[in-house]
Amino acid sequence: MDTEARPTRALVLHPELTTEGNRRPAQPALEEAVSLAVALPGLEVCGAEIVRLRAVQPGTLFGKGKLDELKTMIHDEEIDLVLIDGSLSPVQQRNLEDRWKTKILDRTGLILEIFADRAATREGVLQVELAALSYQRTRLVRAWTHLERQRGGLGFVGGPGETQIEADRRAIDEAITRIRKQLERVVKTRTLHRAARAKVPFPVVALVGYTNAGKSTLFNRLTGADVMAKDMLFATLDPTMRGVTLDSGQRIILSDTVGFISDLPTQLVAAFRATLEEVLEANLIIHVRDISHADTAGQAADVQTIMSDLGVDEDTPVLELWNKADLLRDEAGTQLRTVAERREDVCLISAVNGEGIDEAVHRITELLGGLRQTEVLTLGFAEGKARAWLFAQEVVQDEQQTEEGWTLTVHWSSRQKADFETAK
Ligand SMILES: Nc1nc2c(ncn2[C@@H]2O[C@H](COP(=O)(O)OP(=O)(O)OP(=O)(O)O)[C@@H](O)[C@H]2O)c(=O)[nH]1
Ligand SMILES: [Mg+2]
Repeated sequence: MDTEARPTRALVLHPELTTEGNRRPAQPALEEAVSLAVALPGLEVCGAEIVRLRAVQPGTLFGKGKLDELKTMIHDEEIDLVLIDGSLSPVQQRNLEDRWKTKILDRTGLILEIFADRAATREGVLQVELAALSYQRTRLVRAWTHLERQRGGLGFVGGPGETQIEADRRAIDEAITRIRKQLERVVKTRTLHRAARAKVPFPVVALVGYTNAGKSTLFNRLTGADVMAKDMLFATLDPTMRGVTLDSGQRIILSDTVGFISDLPTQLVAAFRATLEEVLEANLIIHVRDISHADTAGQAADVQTIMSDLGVDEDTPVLELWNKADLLRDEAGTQLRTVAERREDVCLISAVNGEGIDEAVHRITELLGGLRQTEVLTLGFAEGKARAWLFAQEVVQDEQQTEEGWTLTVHWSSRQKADFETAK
């Protein structure tokens, strides 16, 4: 066997604090952590385990007994990398690396690695770099005592160690400033493109959802495009937008974006804000959910949290598409179908076999038809009937009389606009 081409042997550990009310069920969380590991090229997952903890050991996370037990396993299985599905302090990371003689990555570190691997556009690369630097910077700060000791200082303020950290921190800050500037330039160009697009009077519909929910598959089905849709976490990183005429005749600009995940590193959310501007400014948000997933409710809650962190306008209408209906077992399927039928803001679909798509398109069209926009109309004196119609609909915000008639500012829905065309 060619030892050089040997993949990195990884062990995935999901620490579960038994004292905490379980925020996320452990089994699907562990499965997700394994999927994250698999999403990084060159890794072979050789083991995955839920580690129940009664308390967190500040220095090592795990207690003595567990540490030794895992050490034996790591040695026997020839593990090169241990992925800890949680956050580690720099001190914990260092101690575990020393004790187990392996590389350690925590959840944020792993997600950053995946993003770094996926980034394809200039903007994507810069955003990931920015996030990684911000992450490193916080670790430098927190690693203070540890680095101090390593460099032989005594931990007094102003000691040699601190000077070194100050220097490291300054170097990171300079790099952050440099990348921010580059990013601003890239974003400015894109904003110009978007401004050009804004002149196109089609509403923007943004697909959002947990990673692997099926956003790209749906995007491809609706647009006939061929963006990568794969059973792999974070298959999509860079946003894609495409103009499309839905089967209902409604024209929209559809955007596919990066998927969300629980405990998404804050540095990444911040760095990707620009990319996600399409979502922030969308006329309609489609929340794609994998309804067959064991923790679908938890995933939906995480998506909502991230959306409000990003500052998505609460007035933006949201349509939930419960995807992967084809994977539901009979009773579960019947039950969910009943719930979906009762709820106006939900459609049950399968992006793979097309079930429910017509209904979803119908709902999208209806929702967009109900959206209001402001327009200025000019009416001649002969059009008094049309003017009266507008007032009766209570859509007039402002009116000015001119020599030929009236100039009216109206705030109305596309449906009212269409009715007006027939009524006048
Ligand atoms: N059975 C089934 N599988 C689906 C359906 N929709 C998507 N998938 C599968 O789910 C996996 C993920 O699909 P993607 O479209 O890449 O998901 P995504 O939401 O774009 O994921 P990210 O880009 O990683 O955020 C792929 O293997 C798809 O084939 C569906 O309706 N039914
Ligand atoms: Mg995708």
